[in-house]
Amino acid sequence: MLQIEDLCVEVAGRPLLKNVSLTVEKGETTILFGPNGAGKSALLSTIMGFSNYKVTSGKIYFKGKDITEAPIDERAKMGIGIMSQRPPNIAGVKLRDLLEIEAGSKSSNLNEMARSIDMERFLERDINVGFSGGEIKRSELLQLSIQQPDFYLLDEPESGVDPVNMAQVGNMIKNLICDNKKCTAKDPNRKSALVITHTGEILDYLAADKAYILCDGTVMCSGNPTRLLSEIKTQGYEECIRCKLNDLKQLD
Ligand SMILES: Nc1ncnc2c1ncn2[C@@H]1O[C@H](COP(=O)(O)OP(=O)(O)OP(=O)(O)O)[C@@H](O)[C@H]1O
Repeated sequence: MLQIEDLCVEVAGRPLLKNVSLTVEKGETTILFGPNGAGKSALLSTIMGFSNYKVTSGKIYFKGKDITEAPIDERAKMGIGIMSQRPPNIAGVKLRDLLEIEAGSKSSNLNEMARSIDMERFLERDINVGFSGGEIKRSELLQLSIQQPDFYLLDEPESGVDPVNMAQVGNMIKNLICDNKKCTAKDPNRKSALVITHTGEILDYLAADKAYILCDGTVMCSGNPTRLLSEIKTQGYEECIRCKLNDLKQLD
């Protein structure tokens, strides 16, 4: 579904991602771990095609097509959707206007969808202006519910969400990825996803297939998500870096 080959990316004239290679198969949920500032959000932004992120070499393939130079709208039309960590405030544009554009010709009952996640009263507000952390997450999820992409880029879905709302956010994500059906790991009918998490809370809701650890703009290792998270929690990222230095040995 998504194949990244030897990707190098600069931001503000500074090399940020270095020879990143990873794959996400159809129906696979892949987790991206890594310390603060490692370049995880930059990788998701590059996959989505945000203009601040300049690909200097390497390729991004989606559904078999080279999208390295494709504009954002083309990527969105091909089925990539993103939940950003800090989406911009857009003063003067109401959430309803954006959702109507995203719905396009699809018939969606915006009011009903918004009501189902307690967002109806936000439809007439300017996008993200004054929204709390949890409200931003729900607004992003509402947009994804309308877009219904085939491939989800989720940047720290649990950040800023309280434990009670986490269940709602987690179950919404699960329903989007599983299309409201019960689904299991490696189910080809699932939507695909690349998910950044620090705490791993989202793993309670998603059957994750594999994980990568990104440190200093480079993929250091890959393996079973639960096992890698447990390594990170007990030993930090040092073990992963040591493995990389030891002949790129994988932890799994
Ligand atoms: N548009 C930008 N302009 C300048 N620097 C940027 C930009 N985007 C990212 N960076 C820098 O690139 C580095 C990686 O940022 P990124 O947000 O990708 O990290 P991250 O791994 O997602 O971190 P965190 O876990 O803290 O969210 C940081 O040092 C950040 O300041």
